[in-house]
Amino acid sequence: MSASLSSPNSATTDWIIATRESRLALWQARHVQALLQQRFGRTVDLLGMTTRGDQILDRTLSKVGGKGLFVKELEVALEEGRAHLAVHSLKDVPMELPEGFVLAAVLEREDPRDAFVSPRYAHLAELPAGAVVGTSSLRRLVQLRAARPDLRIEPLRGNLDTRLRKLDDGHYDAIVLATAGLKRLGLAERIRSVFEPSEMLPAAGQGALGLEIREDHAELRAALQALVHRPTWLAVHAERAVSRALGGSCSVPLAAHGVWQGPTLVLQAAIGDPSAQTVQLLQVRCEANVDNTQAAQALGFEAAEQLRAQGAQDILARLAADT
Ligand SMILES: NCc1[nH]cc(CCC(=O)O)c1CC(=O)O
Repeated sequence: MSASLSSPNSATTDWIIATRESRLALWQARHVQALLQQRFGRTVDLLGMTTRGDQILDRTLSKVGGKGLFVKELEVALEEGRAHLAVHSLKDVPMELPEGFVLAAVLEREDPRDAFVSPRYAHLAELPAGAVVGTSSLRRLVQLRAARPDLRIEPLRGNLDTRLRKLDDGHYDAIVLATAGLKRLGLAERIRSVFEPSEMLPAAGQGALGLEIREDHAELRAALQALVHRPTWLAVHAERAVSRALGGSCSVPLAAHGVWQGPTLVLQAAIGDPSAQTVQLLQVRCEANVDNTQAAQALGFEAAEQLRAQGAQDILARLAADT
């Protein structure tokens, strides 16, 4: 545990938040800590921990076990009663939580879009032929390839500061990062342009924070209910249903993005084939009036069905054969 975190003392603390210790994770945990203190007048402490996902930096996430790596240790802390809540970037939370855990709240989403970051170029279209772009996200890779088949896409891992440093060290001409993370860390000035969803469709849950607790923690669950941002909750449930229906993990280049037009949730989803010589990117769009979680998930399943009808199955089969 880092010295920057107060030592949780369960005798004087109402709730303890388990958090990873990256700058972004700490920002997010402190954000929720302040919210809980303000809203409920409770004492809230942080318990910092290092996860396997933070330790393994030399390999692509999809090769070492995926998103669950960032979440597992936090769940063990909840299981053992060392902490009561885990705050996650929803994008990193697997579609199915383990038995006994629930997503108790989703907070209002920050900008869900991806950002183009480069010291020299203002937009993807400005990059010269053959330029090197850093990302380890298969979702970003297939969309970059679809837009600019000439680019060289190179792996890039590590927390946000590490990735920006590698860019500044000259290893890449540009990198793609989530706008939300950059804004939260006060790094918005690094953004040269924001990708419209039509250029780069975001990941399911991107920009939203999810609060995970033990299912049997009834008092906390009821309290957190009051923090749910309904439009975000419904949109991310539609997005996550697309991934769930297609067996999505970060080894699947899948994007899902819902936006509200009045009472209508418009959901776009895309899947790409990273192994294909010529990029294959399947995209669908569906919409429905949505006013409950089930309806949101049904919309996600419909989008997944449409992707299947277009051949998503073949892409998934090829991906499964590759790993
Ligand atoms: N994959 C790591 C990750 N998880 C959440 C964010 C950003 C914040 C968010 O989407 O809520 C990031 C960084 C990135 O993708 O650039």
